[in-house]
Amino acid sequence: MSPPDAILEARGLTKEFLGFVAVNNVNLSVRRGSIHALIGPNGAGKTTVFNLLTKFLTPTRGAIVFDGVDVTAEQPAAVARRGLVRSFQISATFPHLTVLENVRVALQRKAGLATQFWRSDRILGQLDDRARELVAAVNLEPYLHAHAVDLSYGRKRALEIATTLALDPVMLLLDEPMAGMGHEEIDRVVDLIRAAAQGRTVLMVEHNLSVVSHLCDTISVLQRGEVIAEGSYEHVSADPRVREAYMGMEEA
Ligand SMILES: Nc1ncnc2c1ncn2[C@@H]1O[C@H](COP(=O)(O)OP(=O)(O)OP(=O)(O)O)[C@@H](O)[C@H]1O
Repeated sequence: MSPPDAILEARGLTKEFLGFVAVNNVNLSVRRGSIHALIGPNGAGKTTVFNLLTKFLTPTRGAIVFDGVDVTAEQPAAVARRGLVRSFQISATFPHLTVLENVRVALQRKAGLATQFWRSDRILGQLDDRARELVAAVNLEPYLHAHAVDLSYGRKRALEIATTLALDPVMLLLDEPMAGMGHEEIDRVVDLIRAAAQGRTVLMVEHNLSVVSHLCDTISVLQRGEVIAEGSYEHVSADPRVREAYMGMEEA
């Protein structure tokens, strides 16, 4: 049975690579409306879990349930249509299109998934208004006509958030959103994620424990492919197994 407020669940999720067990019997329950982090030392299996949840990898065993539906056998595009959308793939934006054009293309994609009517001028005009709203929402208005390739790293991430929000996701999966960023950019992206999480659920793989402690409601700690602790930052950071597994916990 699912907890009534669980939006995404992994049940007994296992992934073996040629006999090597990268993810071992992982049970996860992500509460609707929460910001949930997946943390753990290098090689713990975070990226593999992330790729399993987004259907980029097929589990050896176990099930994935999204919004009450078993999606284990579905393709990535099918789960994306259900509203489970991954972001922070730099390739998801087109470097030589402008910020506005990138967001418009994402909106066209979304509209194209449901209907083909976006081709009409009236619908294209509506998409433009929505695109400008999304650009404003991630504070990229001054860069409306800048090419994506010319944006700073943090602003590229902001653009990715805008293109992801264009798909109107129910749940966002973010893979190391702060990777490669300086302090100021991190603060800006933390604010953006908090804003993007309004009315949605977020699951993120993140190395930066300070970010996790400030942003996330629930934290699952992976070690050698297994969940060793789960709960609030205070709860997991006090767990002796976590402290042992996760050197540097005390830095946050
Ligand atoms: N395609 C693959 N083939 C074989 N082994 C793999 C494959 N992908 C991952 N692994 C192994 O599975 C284990 C978990 O890797 P994974 O990338 O999921 O860890 P991670 O927690 O994301 O690590 P990091 O923090 O370093 O990104 C590692 O030992 C890795 O070498």
